[in-house]
Amino acid sequence: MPLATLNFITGNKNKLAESQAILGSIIPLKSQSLDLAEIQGTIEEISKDKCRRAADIIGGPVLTEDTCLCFNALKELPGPYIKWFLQALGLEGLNKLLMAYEDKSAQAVCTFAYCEGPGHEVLIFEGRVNGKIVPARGSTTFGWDPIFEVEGETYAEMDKAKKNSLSHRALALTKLKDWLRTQV
Ligand SMILES: O=c1nc[nH]c2c1ncn2[C@H]1C[C@H](O)[C@@H](COP(=O)(O)OP(=O)(O)OP(=O)(O)O)O1
Ligand SMILES: [Mg+2]
Repeated sequence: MPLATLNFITGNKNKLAESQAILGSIIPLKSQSLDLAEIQGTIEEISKDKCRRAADIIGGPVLTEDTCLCFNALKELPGPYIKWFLQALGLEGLNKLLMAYEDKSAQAVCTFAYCEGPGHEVLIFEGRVNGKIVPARGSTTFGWDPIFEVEGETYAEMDKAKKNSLSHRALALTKLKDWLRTQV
């Protein structure tokens, strides 16, 4: 059955705006904000658990998203815990975490999860972008955008259209769109 809209459960307005801009008119996102607790574990375990709980609460189809920032020198930490690291340490503190290491490379990982409703399987769509952690440059409107550099520019220095053309979120949504096409 084709989906008329997707119920995107997120408390993050920037995620919602970027996702809707990337999906365009193909599929409208309806959004609800739920404060979902996030477990510890692998990216896939966390994403599936979050989506399953959202489906249980909503009682129907839901889309959720989890974003990770993985520092290669730190064996992919902070990873799914980046929200709390960013909140506690700030952009400068995140740079300082890597001072002991030569390797500043990092991966931005976006994982969308879709669940039809309570008791249904959770589908995962992941996008990953390689970059490096640098001292903050650019607008500070969205999370760690100012310290994640891809091909010479931080996400925060790019105009929105450019970020949305190459980001971890764009790559994940391409997979989601491909899957949606098979559902028609
Ligand atoms: O493209 C991005 N560029 C920069 N920063 C970003 C991006 N995407 C997420 N972020 C930040 C938000 C949060 O500090 C952490 C992910 O945590 P995460 O749990 O996935 O997001 P959240 O709690 O804000 O929203 P939600 O209600 O969907 O869980 O990285
Ligand atoms: Mg969250």
